Amino acid sequence: MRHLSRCQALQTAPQSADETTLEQEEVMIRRRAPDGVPQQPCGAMTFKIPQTDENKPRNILEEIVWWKAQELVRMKEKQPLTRLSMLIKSAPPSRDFIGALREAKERIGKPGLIAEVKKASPSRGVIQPDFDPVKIAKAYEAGGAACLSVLTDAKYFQGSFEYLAQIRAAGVATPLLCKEFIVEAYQLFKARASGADAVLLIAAVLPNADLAYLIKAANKCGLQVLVEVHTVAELERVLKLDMESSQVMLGINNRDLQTFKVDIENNRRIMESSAGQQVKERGFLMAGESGIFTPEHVAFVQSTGCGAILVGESLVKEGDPEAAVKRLLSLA
Ligand SMILES: O=P(O)(O)OC[C@@H](O)[C@@H](O)c1c[nH]c2ccccc12
Repeated sequence: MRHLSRCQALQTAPQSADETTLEQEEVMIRRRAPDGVPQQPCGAMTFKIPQTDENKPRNILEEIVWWKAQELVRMKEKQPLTRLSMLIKSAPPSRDFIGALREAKERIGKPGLIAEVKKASPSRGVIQPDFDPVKIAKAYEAGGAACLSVLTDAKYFQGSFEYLAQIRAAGVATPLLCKEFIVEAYQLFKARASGADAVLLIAAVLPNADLAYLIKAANKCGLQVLVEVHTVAELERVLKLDMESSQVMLGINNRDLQTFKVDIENNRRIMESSAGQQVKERGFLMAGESGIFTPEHVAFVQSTGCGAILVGESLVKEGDPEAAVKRLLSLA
């Protein structure tokens, strides 16, 4: 509740503190009440959405985030938080996601691979029509992926929390990232209860106050965090957070989630900036994400200073994902 109120405050009532104003400018995604009513009393706060743009999402990321608000209302009805926290209490311990990536890098001298179990995406449509998440996960593992990422968003990526649970239940030992558009703590509990070891938090969606709160909450329930940025400004903002004592790694998404354009050069731009320098100095593990198709791309991303890569399409579209992993990492 706390972070929701804060978020609404950012949308509607800019405060005088410089920091708040700055964050408000940098988080492009607006948040909306679940029923989409432009103005809705909510305790002491008031939800407000500008009327000038006909109350329509401005881009796909905003559309997804608005949809999440509605989806979450139904999810909580079906499975209340109290039920999830009970499930978590008896869940097996989570695995060391960041440690597995670092270890793989040491072992093979290539960035630790997070291979993504992804059926479809809004930009590509269906990527793998013959989609068996457990089979794909096992093939990735056999091929040498250090970790897996599992898309759980149903509407836009045809993913599912069930896939996470099935992959975990099938005995896959590599740590799992829950690839979800997280906007509140309920989703962390859902991820952990479904067998995730780590979650994604997207800086384009979440102001620093939300990131700080969700990182703490995630770590507390046994989940490590990948904080994803797309621009130097986002990375500069994220680096203002005190993350030294948290279980956090960072990622550069080379796909702009507002336009879906992929530009792998983005990786170099960000890592060469002074914020990128700071990432190295502070010792954060950085993942290069999206648009990685060839061993040359892997070498390029590694040369910018990334110790991990997140790869979906180029692996999942192959009939033999195990061979695809080996090829990408030149292990075959
Ligand atoms: O399929 P690709 O281009 O290899 O990309 C994988 C992954 O980086 C991408 O799926 C992704 C990165 N960040 C996200 C946030 C939400 C949804 C998806 C993503």
